[in-house]
Amino acid sequence: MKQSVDEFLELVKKRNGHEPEFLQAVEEVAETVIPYIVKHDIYYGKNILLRMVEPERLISFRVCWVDDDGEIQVNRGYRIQMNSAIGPYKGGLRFHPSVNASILKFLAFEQVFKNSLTTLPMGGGKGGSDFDPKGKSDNEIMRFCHAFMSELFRHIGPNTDIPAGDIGVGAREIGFLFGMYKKLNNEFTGVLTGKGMSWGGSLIRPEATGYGTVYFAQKMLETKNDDFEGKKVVVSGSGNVAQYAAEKVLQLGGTVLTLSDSGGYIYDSEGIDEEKLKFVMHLKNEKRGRISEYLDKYPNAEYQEGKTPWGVKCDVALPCATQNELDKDDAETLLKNGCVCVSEGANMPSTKGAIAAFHKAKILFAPGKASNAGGVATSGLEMTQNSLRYKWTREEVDNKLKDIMSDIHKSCLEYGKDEDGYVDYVRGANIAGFVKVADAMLAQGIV
Ligand SMILES: NC(=O)C1=CN([C@@H]2O[C@H](COP(=O)(O)OP(=O)(O)OC[C@H]3O[C@@H](n4cnc5c(N)ncnc54)[C@H](OP(=O)(O)O)[C@@H]3O)[C@@H](O)[C@H]2O)C=CC1
Ligand SMILES: O=C(O)CCC(=O)C(=O)O
Repeated sequence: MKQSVDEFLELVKKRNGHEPEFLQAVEEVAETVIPYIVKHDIYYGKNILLRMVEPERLISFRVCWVDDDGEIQVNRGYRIQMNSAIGPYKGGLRFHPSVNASILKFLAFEQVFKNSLTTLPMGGGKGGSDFDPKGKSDNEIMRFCHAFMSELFRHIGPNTDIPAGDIGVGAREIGFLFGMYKKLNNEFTGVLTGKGMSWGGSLIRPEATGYGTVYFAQKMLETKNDDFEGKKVVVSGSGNVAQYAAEKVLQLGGTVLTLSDSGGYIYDSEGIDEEKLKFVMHLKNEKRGRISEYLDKYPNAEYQEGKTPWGVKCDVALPCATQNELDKDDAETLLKNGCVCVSEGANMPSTKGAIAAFHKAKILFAPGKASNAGGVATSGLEMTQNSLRYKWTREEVDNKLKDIMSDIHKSCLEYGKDEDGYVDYVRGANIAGFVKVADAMLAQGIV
């Protein structure tokens, strides 16, 4: 069947009308990929995109666990196995009260294109639970993770589906999940990535998403003979991605002005230097506190409750918190304040209206599926090291990460350059990601 973008989206809406985030992600891809399909006979009329928007498998399961007060709690767990044309399913697990099928399907769909862009053989998947880790004790986290894995284990494996972290799932959770998988399978295997360094983890994996986001921005700035030296940078979030994006900006000579969490943002006009960032890492990763507590240590900073940081004047913006955290008005404020480059560390943090504003102003804008792909790429490198029973040095992994980000940038240029020389990184990433997966699907027949 041959379809226009509108006809295609109508069909997808009919089946998924109650899933706004998923529809948003599909629409962005369809608008750029369908015009490409129409011009290329090998893809035309084969319903490839329609096959790609339907998960190969969607698993939903009950997770029962007992809290510290002895109460029985019930959560919902999911794993979306979206596409395995180019490799085993790969993608993170999110633990957050907002988690539902729409959010995980958008993340799994994005993951298919992102993993394809990394140049590594990984299909796309995503999973998680509506469990809220905030305020839970370590023992509660452990009991939940063990209960979650006691069902998930039968659906995953090192050659089938390899989960990792995402919002609310970091080193602590990966440890508990791995422990239960190992016990149930009686097998020590690289079934999860983001593991601890002494039990199969890769150096640089914790840093990789944030570093990669900045490496990608560096590549974009290079196209304008520019770099991070002296740049004022606004970062949102204060979790894994935000922390290491901030660290890399500092190493490259930029100034980080903000960090945030779901409570609000802090603005430090003197810059968040290495020492201050160490404090934030301790506050967030060990103490599990709120970003507002930054002011207890650095009272010269400002805290804006309930607000996002996009009103702070900057040259570069790195949204590293969550989906749809930067809307059209925020984009217009950033542009008015002279922002020249936006590199997404989070998945789909910019709304459709925000992206349109960036494109209209022809600034450098990188969608998450390209700019935050360093995390999953380094997970791919962790899988390779596990298979080889070997460990690369920090420098070796970092160099591979830089090369991968540079290759992704090249792919975006190949498919995203407009006639006037402007690079539409959204179109570039979508088409480059699509072509590899579509070719594999065509080669494998209708399955
Ligand atoms: N970890 C990884 O390797 C990768 C992550 N990503 C994406 O990066 C983003 C951040 O992930 P990560 O750093 O790992 O997660 P973390 O859980 O480590 O940190 C998430 C951060 O985002 C904030 N946040 C979460 N939800 C909201 C919200 N609704 N509104 C405002 N702030 C919010 C959190 O604040 P609070 O603590 O208050 O909730 C926290 O500061 C996500 O979009 C994720 O999908 C993409 C590629 C790889
Ligand atoms: O490292 C991984 O497998 C997961 C990364 C991830 O979830 C993402 O890229 O959004």
